[in-house]
Amino acid sequence: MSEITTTVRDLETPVHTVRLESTNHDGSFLGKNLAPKKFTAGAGSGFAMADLLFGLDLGNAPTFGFAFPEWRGHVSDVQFRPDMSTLVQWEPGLQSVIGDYWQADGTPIGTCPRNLARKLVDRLGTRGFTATVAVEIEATLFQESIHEARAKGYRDLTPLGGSAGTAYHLAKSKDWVDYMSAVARRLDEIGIEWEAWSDEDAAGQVELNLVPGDPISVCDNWARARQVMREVAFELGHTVTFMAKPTAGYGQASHVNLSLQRDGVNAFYAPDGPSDTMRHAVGGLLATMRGAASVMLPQITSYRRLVDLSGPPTTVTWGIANKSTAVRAVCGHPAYSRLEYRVPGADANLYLAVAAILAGVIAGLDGEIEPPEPVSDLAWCVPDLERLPDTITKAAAELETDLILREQLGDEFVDYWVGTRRWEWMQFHTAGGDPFAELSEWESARYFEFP
Ligand SMILES: NC(=O)CC[C@H](N)C(=O)O
Repeated sequence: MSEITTTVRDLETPVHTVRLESTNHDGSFLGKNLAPKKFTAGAGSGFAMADLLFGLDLGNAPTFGFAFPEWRGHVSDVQFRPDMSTLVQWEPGLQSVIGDYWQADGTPIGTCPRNLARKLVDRLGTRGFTATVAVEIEATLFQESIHEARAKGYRDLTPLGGSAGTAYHLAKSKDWVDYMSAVARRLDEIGIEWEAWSDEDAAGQVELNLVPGDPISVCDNWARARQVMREVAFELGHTVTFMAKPTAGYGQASHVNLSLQRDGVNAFYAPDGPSDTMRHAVGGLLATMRGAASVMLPQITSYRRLVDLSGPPTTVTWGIANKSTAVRAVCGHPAYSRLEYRVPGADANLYLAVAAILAGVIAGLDGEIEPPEPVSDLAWCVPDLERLPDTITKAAAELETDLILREQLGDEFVDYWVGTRRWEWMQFHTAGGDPFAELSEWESARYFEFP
């Protein structure tokens, strides 16, 4: 295993802390803070972290011994290996670096979301393609501070900017504008490029678009941008949540836009509609969509978002410039031809979502899978279309038996992930939960702050 070079960047402000950052399977942003000396001493094999980080659920309960048979066989440490290209100054004196998890013997851990995403990016590379990805981050802001929100069990909160659901309205009130403006400035300082932000449909809802880029950098920026949104909310005395459906209003997504390049040319572009490459990519995405839904819609609450005629897709469909379908093809422009994969909720772990999307795309390219005819009507209203799974357990069963996704994502990940989703269902069920009844107190408590 190669040595890791760990050098704290030379800055005017002395560095007092280096934060090791990663996401766990659920997409929670994790950090361990090191003194600069400890970091630069840089144990050649990485920094030890408890492997429990892959074994805790969102309620902080250890999930050992259930469904994913002792995925490592023992409780121990894993090695965090920093990716020094991600080192940034988070704030004066605090630098942060994102990394991946490896076994002590030098093999990458297959359940580490960033490793998995990179594996699929590399696999696409062996087919001669690079991917460009962009993510839309949707979130809901509340007037209350996080302390007040906690005291209220995260329920009956006041949406920031008034109780009317609007889109693009600057007039409603300035507090949400000030919030997003502060977020954008902080992203500028950290070096995360953003493209746009605006008011979204539900009360308190906003959307932030980051600049497209290579898949791993975009996932890194997504994880950090959400942390910035949380920190700015804290500083301004407000609260933000990335739950898929925190209120009765419209749900929230993290749509993923994707294009493929070969020799620097957009392989999805053709002058008169989708290119063959785009069509085959769509074929693979549709063939794997019900299994991939387990990753795109990871929590109990994710499925509450899938309401006909309310924005999110509910069917296994694609369409040209049709936002009611699960995959929207944007065609006819050499720079902008792309696919928008609209299934992932705002609660999805983007590394895993990107891995599963690339898995479908690769299978589509390899097998030259032809998609069905694109849907040109409102997909929510067309009878007899195949539908997305509507519960966490149905999606887990789809993934478990999806041979394409098994081959692409690996048995280690699929068995582990399916086990954790069934575990999640059992926790909900044991607490008396009903996925088709109203949003429960259990869900608010579990998903409002994390992931
Ligand atoms: N911006 C939109 O297209 C709305 C999407 C919607 N918020 C969703 O959950 O998918």
